[in-house]
Amino acid sequence: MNAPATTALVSQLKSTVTDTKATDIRTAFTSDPERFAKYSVTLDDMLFDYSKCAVNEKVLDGLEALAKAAKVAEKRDAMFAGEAINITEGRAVLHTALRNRSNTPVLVDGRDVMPDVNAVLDAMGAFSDGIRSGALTGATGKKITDVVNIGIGGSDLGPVMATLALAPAHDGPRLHFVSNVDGAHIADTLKLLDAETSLFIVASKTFTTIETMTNAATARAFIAEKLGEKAVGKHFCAVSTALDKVAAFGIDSDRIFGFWDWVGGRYSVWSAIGLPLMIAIGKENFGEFLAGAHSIDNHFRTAPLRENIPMLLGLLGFYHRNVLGYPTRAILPYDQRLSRFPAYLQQLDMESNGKGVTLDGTAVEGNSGPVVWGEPGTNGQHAFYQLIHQGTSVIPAEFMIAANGHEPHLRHQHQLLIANCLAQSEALMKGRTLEEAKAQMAAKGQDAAFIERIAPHRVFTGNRPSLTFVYDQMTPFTFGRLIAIYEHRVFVEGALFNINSFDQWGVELGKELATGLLPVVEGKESAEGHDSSTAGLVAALLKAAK
Ligand SMILES: O=P(O)(O)OC[C@H]1O[C@H](O)[C@H](O)[C@@H](O)[C@@H]1O
Repeated sequence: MNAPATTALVSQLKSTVTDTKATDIRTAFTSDPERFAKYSVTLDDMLFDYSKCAVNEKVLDGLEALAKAAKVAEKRDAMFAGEAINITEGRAVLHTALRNRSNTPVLVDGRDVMPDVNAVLDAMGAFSDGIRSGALTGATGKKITDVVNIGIGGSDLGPVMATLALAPAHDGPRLHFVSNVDGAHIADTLKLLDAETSLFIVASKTFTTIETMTNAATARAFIAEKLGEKAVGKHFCAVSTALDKVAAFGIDSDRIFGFWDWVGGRYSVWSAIGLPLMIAIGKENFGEFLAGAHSIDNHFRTAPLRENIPMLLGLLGFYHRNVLGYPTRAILPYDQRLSRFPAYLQQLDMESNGKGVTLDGTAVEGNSGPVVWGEPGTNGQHAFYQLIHQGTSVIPAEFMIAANGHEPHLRHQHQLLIANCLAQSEALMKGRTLEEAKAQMAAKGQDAAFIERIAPHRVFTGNRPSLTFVYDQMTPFTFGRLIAIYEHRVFVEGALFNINSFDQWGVELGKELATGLLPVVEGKESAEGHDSSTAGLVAALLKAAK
């Protein structure tokens, strides 16, 4: 059950929105020149502007009351304190310990985990240095030029997204990522590789995930075939919490990097799962990445609500979903290198908050997490922004843009990028009335009948909410901050929904059925017992199989 107080507060907020005409953002801007100053937060070089969302003082008061009633701050403190808040799996949730650069003790079951965290970081650093410098070579003594991360979900999306995002700092070996069980993925990757100079990282928290184990076996066979069975050890390493299972795969203990069950897969980029990123950008830059996240952890723990970026972002997310009823949100980074950030946030957000029951097992009231999607700008502008501007669904848009790119000689292109980003949020908020559309057409000398007919198509309702992050440059530190902000936003929303954001039972059923279907698809068992659609599809595929 949701706390009765929160239910009442949500309906109160709905009335506040109507009574105060909060969704008329356009008018709010014209009537209050201080609006931007009131509804934006600055944290060092980072600016979080939510003034283009449908908020006013009363709405914010309501959201603040909601956060209090849902005990968001208490829940946050319980997470940082190492309480077993993942109640369905009986685990603490301590990805924050992985980036705890102040090194203060973090207790799990009364034991400080920081010495273990630091020991793994040191081992990763030494291994990464060895690969980058060439001190650690392949079996034939050649320097490693290509590193292939084999993992899926949280053991893939973080490193792949981060490696793209931090490309300007990438001075280590080339990186490749293989996730899909579709043989095309590994086959296309192996084609690019020279076995003698390739290193495979098998990354899996559980070391049981079928996609990863299957791809790892294919990669192992590739090395064994090209260089002989004895060479395998020098071309593999592993990252996992299941150290016994890794040993059984045949990877030497000095090439196994561990982490712990209190790190959720989708929160694991800060752990040894980040090893490929560290190899790409070096341990100093990786340290900066951790430091950025740590700075947000401190901010999230200590900043008052109205200055607390993850708190505000979470409250706005809840507001959009459960008060205003918007079913999706778009993540629109104006940074080509953040092209996989929306996909990363899809897992982070949708796997965390896509739940239907509250902590006590009863149905969630209202809605839980929204659909999260997006693409970098400006590309999206030429594809789906039409619907965001004029479609019948309101889609809150979340923009992010750096003041500086990494290509000083292409400053003019960066300025164009900035202009586009700001123009989109301005257009969404302001819109264009029928009168404005008509006046613009008349100014172009178009004839009256044509204007009457066409002008309605050129109307933009406006009042479409968006928020914008601005920062100096996408450095490892800033990137760490951005991810940590979104992690904590997911936490805040989960606390407001009163759900467990840290399990993922919803992925189980499909896995179970796939295991059962494999012998049917292989033609070894009949499809009896399956529904007629599934049986019909199996029959069609078997008939066509060569
Ligand atoms: O790291 P692994 O144990 O291989 O898990 C990889 C992924 O698979 C699972 O199905 C979960 O839904 C994800 O949360 C997880 O990140």
